[in-house]
Amino acid sequence: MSSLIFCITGVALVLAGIVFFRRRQPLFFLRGPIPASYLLGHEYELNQQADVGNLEFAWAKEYGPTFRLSGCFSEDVLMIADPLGLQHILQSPNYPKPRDIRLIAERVFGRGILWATGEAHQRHKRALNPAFSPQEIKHFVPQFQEATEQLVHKWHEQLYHVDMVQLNMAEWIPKVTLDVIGRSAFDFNFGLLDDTAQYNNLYITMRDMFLDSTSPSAMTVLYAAVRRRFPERFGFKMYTTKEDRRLSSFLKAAQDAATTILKRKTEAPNVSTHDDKDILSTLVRSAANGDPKKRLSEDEIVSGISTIILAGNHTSASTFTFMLYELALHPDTQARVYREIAGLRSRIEQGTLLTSAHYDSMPYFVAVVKETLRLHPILPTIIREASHDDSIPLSIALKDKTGRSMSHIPIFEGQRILIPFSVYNRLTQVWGEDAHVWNPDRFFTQKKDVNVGVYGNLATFSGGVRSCLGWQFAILELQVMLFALLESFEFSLPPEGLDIQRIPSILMTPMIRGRLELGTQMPLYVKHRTRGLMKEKETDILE
Ligand code: HEM
Repeated sequence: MSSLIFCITGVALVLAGIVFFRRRQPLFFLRGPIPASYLLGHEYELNQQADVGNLEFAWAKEYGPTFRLSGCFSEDVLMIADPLGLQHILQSPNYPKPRDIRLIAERVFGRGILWATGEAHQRHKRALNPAFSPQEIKHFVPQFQEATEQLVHKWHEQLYHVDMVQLNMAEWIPKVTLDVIGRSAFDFNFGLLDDTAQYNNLYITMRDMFLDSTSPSAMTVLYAAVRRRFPERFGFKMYTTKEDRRLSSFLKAAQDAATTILKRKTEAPNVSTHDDKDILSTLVRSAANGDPKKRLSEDEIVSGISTIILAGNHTSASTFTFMLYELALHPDTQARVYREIAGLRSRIEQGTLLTSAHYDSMPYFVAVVKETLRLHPILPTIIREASHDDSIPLSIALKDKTGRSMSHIPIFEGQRILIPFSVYNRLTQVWGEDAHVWNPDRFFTQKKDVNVGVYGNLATFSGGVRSCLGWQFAILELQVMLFALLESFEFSLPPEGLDIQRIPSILMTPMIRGRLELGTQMPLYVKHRTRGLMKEKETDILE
């Protein structure tokens, strides 16, 4: 019986797709790969590829950074990683998130800033902006340092009886970043590193939340494609997938935590230990704003808190996890960063509290953070839709099907556009012939033609009107963690090696090739720093 229902559903999906999806082929003039299947286009293979970017890198090599792909039912999709094209799209309000992407955002975060558009988006942004100014973020440094010190302490305990220990970074680092967010944004202790662990459930839900977003079946891909074409009134919300249910379970856990945080704040408004420009105080104040254009409702504040909990945790944690992987893969880089850290320590008085200026004063250290963000953009692709007809300018001219050179692409309203940050971040035209290789030194020589994004000419934090609000927060957090952990520990690969797969999901997820059943993994060897390196450091300082 169930297989009959399955077949009927499948046929219904296909017919619905064909009837409602069939449209012109507005990008017929562009070159691009031929899809293996009319029904699935490239959507299934993009989601199934072994490592994020494998297919896109190969296509960009063949067709250049701008080409035509097929969505389900052979809908034309534009894939664009051209620097000027990206700048044009990201800076313009005429390329909003499509409805299906907003529905996912709603399912994960509620109706917060990542879901909102137009006036509502501006209201959320206005409410949050004051807490994310560079001056305010600098005040968070002590909280970042405290949370990281707790991790250092925990690892010292693990190393009390042994010289070296294998630890899963994908499990440890999110504990720090969640505690960092709790302390700095909400003056709240999630207690993940001090064994009070009241919020273990939130941590576990968050750690596993994208597991059902990896390797979707062909049926799930088709269902998603049909669902995004139908208005909400068709009742698709009733038919949820495994992924929908898992994402909703995060929303529930995050909203429970957010409600507790908000209640604690409103019942004891003076409990904050730092001044009232922290993220929570800023959000709460917005509820009392007399101007409806600036006021957030209580539900919007709860969504705001849930958004910051996830957007500010998983992203930084995964990026840092990949940074430790690169440092373990490149011991020479690790030693060079450590020498800068030790050099700084030797120049400042003992007991000096480090500030953001100290971290920024180490050029190679800063370049390592940038190179990690370049090679491993944790949100590898975003999706947009043209709300108006337009013409997108290109900095890297492309050849159309007839061999004619084009410097602009005409776009019709409704055009779906994939923006692969992973491809832009590795364009040889921007980053040089070694764009696929780990090389922090590139940031000392790189020339800038078009400035994409908000930091280091990288697309990783997006750009323009919907760029990441927390990018300065993230950079400082990554710097604090890198300094504290490298000062105390050395990281290396297990003796048998470690082949990490960058699994496509909503956020790129690290797993061990051939051992996917273990879930999110980054097992590295950790030991105390040795005297040998201290000697190297002294020599380096003398140089
Ligand atoms: C390495 C770490 C991070 C990366 C790579 C990153 C990346 C991004 C990207 C690509 C977007 C745009 C998403 C889209 O257009 O769909 C975004 C949006 C956002 N991020 Fe981040 N993010 C990071 C850390 C953070 C942190 C630490 C916070 C807060 C504490 C944060 C808060 C936000 C918010 C609120 C938005 C929504 C902005 C808007 O829609 O106007 N992010 N982030």
